Amino acid sequence: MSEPLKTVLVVAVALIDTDGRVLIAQRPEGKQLAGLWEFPGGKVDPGERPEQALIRELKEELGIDVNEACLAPFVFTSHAYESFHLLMPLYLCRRWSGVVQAHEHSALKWVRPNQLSDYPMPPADEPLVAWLRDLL
Ligand SMILES: Nc1nc2c([nH]c(=O)n2[C@H]2C[C@H](O)[C@@H](COP(=O)(O)OP(=O)(O)OP(=O)(O)O)O2)c(=O)[nH]1
Ligand SMILES: [Mg+2]
Repeated sequence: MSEPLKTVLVVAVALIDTDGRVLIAQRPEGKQLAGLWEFPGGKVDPGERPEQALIRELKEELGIDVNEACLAPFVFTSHAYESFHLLMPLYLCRRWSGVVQAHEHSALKWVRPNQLSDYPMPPADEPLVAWLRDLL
């Protein structure tokens, strides 16, 4: 019998600019899934609400300020990695203050929803990309 996988809650966001493009960020060397493109975000800390965690991560990773009222719940993904089970809600956000900068990623890119599939992303993100393409 194998050990049950721990479920890890990660929150992520599709930032959408005025041209309808979505921000993706490249995971840096040395991290798990390095080189793959992802939606900015990260793990929810103990005692933290998901929206609070996302606001904190967006400040740390991109240097932007986001108001909680501007985070719209969209879809989620549930994916079994080898060492944990990922549960990741994706929010949409069209309003923030500041200019996005790559504080923790190796690159950032604004991409049209129908071109997201040109960028290698973690396997958990595949359904999210399909929803963005179909619903944005
Ligand atoms: N942020 C984010 N994480 C994702 C995505 N897809 C995906 O499988 N993940 C996985 C990668 C990681 O195993 C986990 C959370 O990643 P993370 O490295 O961003 O966590 P974090 O910002 O809190 O960073 P750290 O403090 O743990 O280094 O979720 C995605 O689109 N965005
Ligand atoms: Mg992160």
